[in-house]
Amino acid sequence: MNSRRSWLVFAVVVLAYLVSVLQRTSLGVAAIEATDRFGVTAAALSTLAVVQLLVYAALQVPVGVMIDRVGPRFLILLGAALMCAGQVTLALAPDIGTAVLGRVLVGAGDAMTFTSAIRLLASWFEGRALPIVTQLLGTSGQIGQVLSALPLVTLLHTAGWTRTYLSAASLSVVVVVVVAVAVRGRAPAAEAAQSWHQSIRQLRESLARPGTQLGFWSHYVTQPSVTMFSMLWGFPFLSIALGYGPTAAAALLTLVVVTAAVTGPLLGLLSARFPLRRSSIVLSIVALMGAAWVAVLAWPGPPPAWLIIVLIVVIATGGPGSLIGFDFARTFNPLRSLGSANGVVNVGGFTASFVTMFLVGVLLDAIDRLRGGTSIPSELYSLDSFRLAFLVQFLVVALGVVMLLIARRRTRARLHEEEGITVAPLWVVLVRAWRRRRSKGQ
Ligand SMILES: N[C@@H](Cc1c[nH]cn1)C(=O)NCC(=O)O
Repeated sequence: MNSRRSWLVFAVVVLAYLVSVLQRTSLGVAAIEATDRFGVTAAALSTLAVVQLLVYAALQVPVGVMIDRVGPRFLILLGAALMCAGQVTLALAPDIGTAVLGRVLVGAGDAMTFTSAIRLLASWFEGRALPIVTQLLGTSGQIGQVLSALPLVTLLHTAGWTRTYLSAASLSVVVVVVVAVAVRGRAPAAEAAQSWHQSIRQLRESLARPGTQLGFWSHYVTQPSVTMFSMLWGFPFLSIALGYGPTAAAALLTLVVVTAAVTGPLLGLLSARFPLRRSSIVLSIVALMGAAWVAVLAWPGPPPAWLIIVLIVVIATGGPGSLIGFDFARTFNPLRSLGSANGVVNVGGFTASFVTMFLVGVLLDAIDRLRGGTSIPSELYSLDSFRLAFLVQFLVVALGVVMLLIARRRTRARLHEEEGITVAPLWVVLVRAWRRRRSKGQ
């Protein structure tokens, strides 16, 4: 555990996840070329992204069960092979139907990578190092998004569609080779289910644990705001509603990755140092996100640029914040069912993200129709429309906060029953500490 070999495994899973995020985001950056190539509308093209993400989300629980049964290494290899096949299919696709098949394969391979990677890390690291390496993994994976936004786009413009996607596919071949060669032998803490029946039973047990539910709701409340913003609605909001234009909008969106790189390790340190306060960290992030959104949406007239930067920085902490959900899964589940528990947690954030993305779109359309239905981008994506449409996330997240508080109460009750640990409310602890300090000073 925590050995030189563990760090080699860490480097390899970072590569696997980084390439997986690159493959995931590699079509979004080629929207205009794809529209031309397949002769489809933007709406038809968006179904490619939706299908890919639906496959990703739908496979989380089955993949979790498979991780517990066949082990994370095999699934990382299978995931990379599927993404390679998906990108080759996309590179050579003569029509949109074949392109959809390519994205389904990419979504399936992607679904296997992150949860397998964090399960593998749990076999090679222990103690305080684990939340930190998990955050580092999450952060470095986001670099894949930057790589698809810069070098991949350059390649697309110089070498063309087929060569670009074949090059992307070759990166997954590199992952297969590196994982096959470098991650060998038994991990110090590896446990596999004896049968599929046992894996399914483990999934049921894992679902019933309040700690897994706390992880699910922690992921659910932290992820939607940043995902819907960086994947879909941030670009029209910044470039059209606020009038910053496409270049500035794209530059501002890279702030999400930069912020995650800084706050991820910090959150890893905080979770490791204060394990009994992880839900308070999650709730603080949610409260900050809520405050930033209220300030932007309630600002009279166009909000100033500094406030938009504050908003992006604050919601970007939701990405690393969501990883605290996996930390709950790890500490409240035995290692043998950690794959299933991580799969369950990952469904939380992605479900909340889809629902929010979809509802914001529905509201933008409805507001446009109420105003006469021009569908002209400057009207469809007006600041006033976004002000109303973005409010829907408060409903989605509020539901998650209520469920998180219920799961937290049940988790703390279980902790008290089974381990005799009592977790006092944070304000009680803070008042006690303040009194202690005051009496020492007197
Ligand atoms: N919230 C993300 C991870 C993350 C870390 N920093 C920014 N985002 C997550 O849960 N990812 C799962 C995946 O498959 O990428």
